[in-house]
Amino acid sequence: QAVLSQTCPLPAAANNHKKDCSSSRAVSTMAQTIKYLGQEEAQHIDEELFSEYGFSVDQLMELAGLSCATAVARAYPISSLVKAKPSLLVICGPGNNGGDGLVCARHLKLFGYEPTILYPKRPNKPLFQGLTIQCQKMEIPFLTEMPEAKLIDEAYNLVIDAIFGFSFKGAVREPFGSILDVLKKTTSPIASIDIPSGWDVEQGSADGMQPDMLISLTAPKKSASMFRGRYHFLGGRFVPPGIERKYQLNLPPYPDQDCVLQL
Ligand SMILES: NC(=O)C1=CN([C@@H]2O[C@H](COP(=O)(O)OP(=O)(O)OC[C@H]3O[C@@H](n4cnc5c(N)ncnc54)[C@H](OP(=O)(O)O)[C@@H]3O)[C@@H](O)[C@H]2O)[C@@H](O)CC1
Ligand SMILES: [K+]
Repeated sequence: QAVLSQTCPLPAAANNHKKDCSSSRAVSTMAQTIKYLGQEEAQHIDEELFSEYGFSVDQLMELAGLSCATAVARAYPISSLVKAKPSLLVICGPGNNGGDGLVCARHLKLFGYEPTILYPKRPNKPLFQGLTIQCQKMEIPFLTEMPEAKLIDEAYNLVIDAIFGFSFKGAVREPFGSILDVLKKTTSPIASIDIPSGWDVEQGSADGMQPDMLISLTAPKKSASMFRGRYHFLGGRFVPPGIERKYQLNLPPYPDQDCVLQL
């Protein structure tokens, strides 16, 4: 800890986006202050943002997805990618976490990456239909089925996991069980949005997938304390002070005008 505070002081580390601070060390320092949310608490905050604070879902989803794309670009700049093309696979689930993934893919395309989307279960709602059309008009290809692990490793620099977020519960149902089984076999790094999919929101999962990156939205959830990957970012810079006080979030200050903060 003493060494950490000399080499990676906070919040200066966040200001400098230091890549030499390992995420696990930084998180252990941040954990003294920042709150890790339980599942119900995360859902209550979500509901309050819409009911009492006047936000709409698409508004916050746009900010969340932009945060995720920004964090991915910080951790995996195009110049650092190992394959000839800046290819990414974005896997989107049936809820709002999947919506964040669609927004994230659209911004990553604007940032110069070449995302491909797998979106196997699409809700029949205007919000998700609109986000899908936007991605198609951005000329982002959609896959019709999950590729095998070997093919993913050959074709994609990174997989973005936007399958489940804080409302995930119980045993994984198909087609997502098979998709998560493939992800456990891939060696391409995985960046998970809000929760590593398949993990219990509070308890994590000892034999689940182990993402290289986690982007916690609003505030980390309890399972984030089990994250062992290299990059843990906080995103979703939209929390009003009343919410922060009521839930004692103790969010660290975001640097300057940035929409993400490396923990
Ligand atoms: N305030 C914030 O911080 C903001 C949060 N945002 C984002 O929203 C996310 C939360 O979104 P959410 O509430 O829609 O739920 P989410 O986790 O995407 O999944 C629910 C879907 O999964 C399914 N499903 C569940 N369990 C399953 C199982 N065992 N096996 C299979 N399927 C299962 C279930 O499907 P169904 O029950 O209908 O079959 C349902 O459709 C949050 O993590 C963050 O990313 C931002 O967009 C905006 C601001
Ligand atoms: K996820």
